[in-house]
Amino acid sequence: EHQAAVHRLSLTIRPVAILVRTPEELAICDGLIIPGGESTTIALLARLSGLLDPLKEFVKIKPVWGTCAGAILLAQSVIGAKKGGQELLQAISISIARNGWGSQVESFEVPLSVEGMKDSETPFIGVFIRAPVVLELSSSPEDTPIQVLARLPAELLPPALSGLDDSDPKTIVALRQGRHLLTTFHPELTPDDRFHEYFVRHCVLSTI
Ligand SMILES: NC(=O)CC[C@H](N)C(=O)O
Repeated sequence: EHQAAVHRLSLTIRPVAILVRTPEELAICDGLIIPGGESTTIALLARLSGLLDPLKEFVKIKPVWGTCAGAILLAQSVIGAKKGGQELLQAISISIARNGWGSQVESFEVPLSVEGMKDSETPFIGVFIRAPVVLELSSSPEDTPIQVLARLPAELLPPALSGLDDSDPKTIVALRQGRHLLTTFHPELTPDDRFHEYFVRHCVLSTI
């Protein structure tokens, strides 16, 4: 779905999206999208295919966007990892909780207003499927500042988080830290390609 979305973009430079399964394929990329799925399994498969260490090096120099499980992999630390722990790429200085909104049946869709997005008056429909919850943003002055792009509106918080203050980090569902992008939901499951355009335009093309 991510690949199809990138190929639908009409930009002057037409990006080519390939599926990355080997270190050789990763080596030719200018940016990477880590999709949703199951973060422990993604990390395990990355290790088995010899991609884990190349990925750790990749995030140090190139832009990466993580959606849902991909967002967990990009975090500095995770709460609720499976027994045996969880490999992380630690590209973005946040801590995150797996399945923080509840189980599969608590999946939901919410219209989001997104900072800096094209046609920002049109809400972006966030599809949340066993999504992670951002717990904390790093406050270290050495870190590149984190820019919050979207929050769940207080009145639309799911029951697990109702009553939260608007400024609570748990309401953050999209953010950017330097060249990296993170969404706890799945933009690739909607026909709206604005997040893909944002990543390609502002995170990838601006760094090559
Ligand atoms: N939709 C998703 O990517 C779910 C993520 C999954 N809950 C995990 O912990 O990795």
